[in-house]
Amino acid sequence: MSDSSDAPSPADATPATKAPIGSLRTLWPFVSRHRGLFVGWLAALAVSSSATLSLPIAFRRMIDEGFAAGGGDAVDRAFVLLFLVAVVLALATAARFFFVSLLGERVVADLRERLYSHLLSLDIGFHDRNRSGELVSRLTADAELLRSVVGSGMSVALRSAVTFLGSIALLFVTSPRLASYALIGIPLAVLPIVLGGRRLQKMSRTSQDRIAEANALANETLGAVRTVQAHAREPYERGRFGDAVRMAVHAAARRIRAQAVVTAVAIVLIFGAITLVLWSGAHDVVAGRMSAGALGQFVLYALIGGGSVGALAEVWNELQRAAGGMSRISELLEETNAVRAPDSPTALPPRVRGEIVFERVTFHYPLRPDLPALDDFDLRVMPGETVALVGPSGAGKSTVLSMLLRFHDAQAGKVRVDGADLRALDPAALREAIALVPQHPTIFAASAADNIRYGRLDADDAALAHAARAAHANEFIDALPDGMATELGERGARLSGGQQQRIAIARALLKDAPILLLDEATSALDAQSERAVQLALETLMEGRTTLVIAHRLATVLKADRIVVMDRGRIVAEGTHTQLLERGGLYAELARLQFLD
Ligand SMILES: Nc1ncnc2c1ncn2[C@@H]1O[C@H](COP(=O)(O)OP(=O)(O)OP(=O)(O)O)[C@@H](O)[C@H]1O
Repeated sequence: MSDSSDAPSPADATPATKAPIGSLRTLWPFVSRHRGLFVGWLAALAVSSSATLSLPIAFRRMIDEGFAAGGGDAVDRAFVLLFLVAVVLALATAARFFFVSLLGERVVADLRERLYSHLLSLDIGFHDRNRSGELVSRLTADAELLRSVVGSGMSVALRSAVTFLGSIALLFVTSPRLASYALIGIPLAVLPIVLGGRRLQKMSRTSQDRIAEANALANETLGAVRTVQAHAREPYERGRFGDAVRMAVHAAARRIRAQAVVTAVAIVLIFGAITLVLWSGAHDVVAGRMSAGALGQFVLYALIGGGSVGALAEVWNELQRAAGGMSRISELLEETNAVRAPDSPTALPPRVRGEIVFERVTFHYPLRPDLPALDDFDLRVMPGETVALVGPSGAGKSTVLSMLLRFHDAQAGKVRVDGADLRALDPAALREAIALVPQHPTIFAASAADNIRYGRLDADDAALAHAARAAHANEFIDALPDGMATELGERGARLSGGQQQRIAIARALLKDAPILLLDEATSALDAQSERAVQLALETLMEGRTTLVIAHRLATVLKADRIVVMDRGRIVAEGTHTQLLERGGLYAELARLQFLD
């Protein structure tokens, strides 16, 4: 059994997929917690949108009351007004940026913390089903998407929607007739462009696929360059790659041609529509039905409205991707813990004696419903007893340890510690009473002291030194450049296997739990290291109930009892000598594992 988990790799990151924007609804509880920032943002948004929408009015007054009416004072007044609107716009924009960016940071920090804490608490079955790399990418890539969306995308979308609706309304106020022309004419002009755009998108996907095919081909052949050269197939491979590249160019050329046409048509249609509307407006001005300033105001509103639609279209994609991220995060947040503390948990006695009982336990892993890992398994371990578990690979030894830690719950039967059913206990309280020394101990990227202190966070330096000494770890730790303060580096890169084990033993000694679960390392250590680990383990096991998955002769010889397991059941029990005499599976295993 190992407590080390697989490291995330970049390949685990799933590509950002899209989801309906509605999935972003689940962000609301995280946003509403920061009411001040949210309200500040809305207020700033209202002011900045109003300022944007009043710019054209200031512009019209400048022309109609300033130029047309001819007064220098009027021009000054109009310019002062325009300037004031611009100042208000600047201040409101700065405030909006400040509030919404901070809101984005806070929301995503909350979301990350909430998700991280939820993932940490989910049962081991969940972590078996989900790769840690996947989970990390939810915490990083998806959370990052949401940060940019809350911190800017949503703001842009809402602002654009407000200015779009506002400018449409004000177009009608300025000139109902021209506005209805524009409202009919512009969508008619835009429709063919949208349809053309869809086709373009499809073509650009095809062209990207072709490029990807060529890349995959190059990747494969360069990776197998020995085979290629040994067969003298360079000309053949050159030909294949050349074909693939030409296909990619061909697909790109089709897309480029289509794009050129769509662009030209778009310009003609949109300019055509705008010119028609303006032409009609110009006649209104000439006929005195409309002032020149009002026409200018109309044009500005049309530009603001058009710009808002463009901005909305740009962020739409981003919103959809963020919605995809949010729906994946929500799914994880909705995962329930299969191993939960009961509402009113039974308390373990203050001094746990360490009696362990398995009562007809049947358990299969969720991923292997057909194969019981423990099959009607019965075991009683007395307080202070050392029981060695022995058996072929897959016999269920690690499962026994996992069940005791309540990483999983049995489908039938009961596991008890000091008479209490594990399901009635708070898992955290149960795990306080157990120390685990896994086969491949986890060494965190922290100092030697902090690594040992993981066993008991409030341990003082004296207790730490004592545990290191008892684990026979003090000598090598003292020899490190900064002693206890030396950073052990990612996964204990600086330590040998035996040294890592002694750190784990020191950690367990510091924890000083009444029950010890030990998964002996299978990898051979050099004689000196082996001896140090053995001595450390003997100190550790003293006075504790110990269940050990035994891989060493010394361990089985010292155990009070050896339990031989096969296919989730106990097939024999006794001391080393008794079992050897009896022959069978144990004698076979002992010959292979211990006696060679
Ligand atoms: N996380 C898991 N998901 C599904 N099946 C599992 C899981 N862990 C173990 N198993 C299966 O359960 C059975 C018992 O496994 P277990 O790891 O307890 O055996 P073991 O005796 O400790 O073996 P080894 O000495 O090789 O570690 C095996 O058939 C194994 O394939």
